[in-house]
Amino acid sequence: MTHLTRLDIAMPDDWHVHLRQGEMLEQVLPYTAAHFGRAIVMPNLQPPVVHTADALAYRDSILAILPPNSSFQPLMTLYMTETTEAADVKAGFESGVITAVKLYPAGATTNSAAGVKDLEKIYPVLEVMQEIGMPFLVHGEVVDPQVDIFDREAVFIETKLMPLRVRFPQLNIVFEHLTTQEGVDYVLSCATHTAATLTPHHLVINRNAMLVGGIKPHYYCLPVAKRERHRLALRAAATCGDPRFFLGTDSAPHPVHAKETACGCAGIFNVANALAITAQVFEQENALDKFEGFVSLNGAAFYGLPVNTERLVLERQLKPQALPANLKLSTTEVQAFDPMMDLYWSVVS
Ligand SMILES: NC(=O)N[C@@H](CC(=O)O)C(=O)O
Ligand SMILES: [Zn+2]
Ligand SMILES: [Zn+2]
Repeated sequence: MTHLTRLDIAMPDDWHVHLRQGEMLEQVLPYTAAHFGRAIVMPNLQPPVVHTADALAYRDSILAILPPNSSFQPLMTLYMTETTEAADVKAGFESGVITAVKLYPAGATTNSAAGVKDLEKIYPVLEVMQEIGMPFLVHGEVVDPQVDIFDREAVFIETKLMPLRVRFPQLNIVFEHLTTQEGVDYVLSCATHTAATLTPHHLVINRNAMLVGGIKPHYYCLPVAKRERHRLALRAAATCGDPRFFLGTDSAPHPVHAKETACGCAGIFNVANALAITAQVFEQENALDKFEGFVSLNGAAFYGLPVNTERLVLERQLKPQALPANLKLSTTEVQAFDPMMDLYWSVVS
């Protein structure tokens, strides 16, 4: 392939992002709005976004502070609970306010306490979602204390996802932030109705980043980064051109004091260099011709949405680009993700 130095592509979408609320939202939103046409906005706020009315209010709070002239569109999600009502979900979807519903197994990740313990309790909602073609987004990890944290995704597939798939063969499922070879194999084994998001950080770090040479809380996220062979499987999936895989940054900002502590929370803030990292990975894999599919086309197709008409241009610079600055909040900061490799790509317009 010729050595591409310029990528002029349809505006990307971020199919998994945490925009948070309050001052954090104000600070992170301009980054997402600058590089993405749309984003699937995760509902794990405190309190979680459970009803259509909550999502409407959250969407209004986002739209109210969008940078002027921005055409960014937040795609809202509901947080599935064991008491979620199918009628509310259906009305939210059919009115265009709600795009998808997110499953957090109770206790699996940040702000998941109100999540689902018993999947059977949500069958009536899934029945309706299957019928109306509404995507079901899954944080795919079991929470059983007997299961090693590095195995929680693989065990979720076998014990939760496979039975669910048998029960709901037509449900559109997005397996969020895939981190394992088993996850890739599972998605590839599903002929229809199944897709997965991949994060930039899981394409570039393995668990050594977090654990070698001292414990590095800014590389801790969930699902936790796995061994090298899993990272290589994720890179192959992202760059092979298969439409079942698309970008979800899982950008998940936390204040530094909440990460640099005896019990630090999970989440990596990567939105400022997410596209640069992804382009660098595609270049390394000699797959820049598949980049637009991964960041701008595949997700829209799965969600049944048009491709963005705006364009985005990335250029390969001659020198490595500086790391994005940390985010400054009034009383704290959020550390920007350091991919531990040189990035030559930058968004120019
Ligand atoms: N990915 C993370 O490590 N954290 C996310 C939650 C999530 O996506 O599981 C967060 O909200 O902080
Ligand atoms: Zn998650
Ligand atoms: Zn997330």
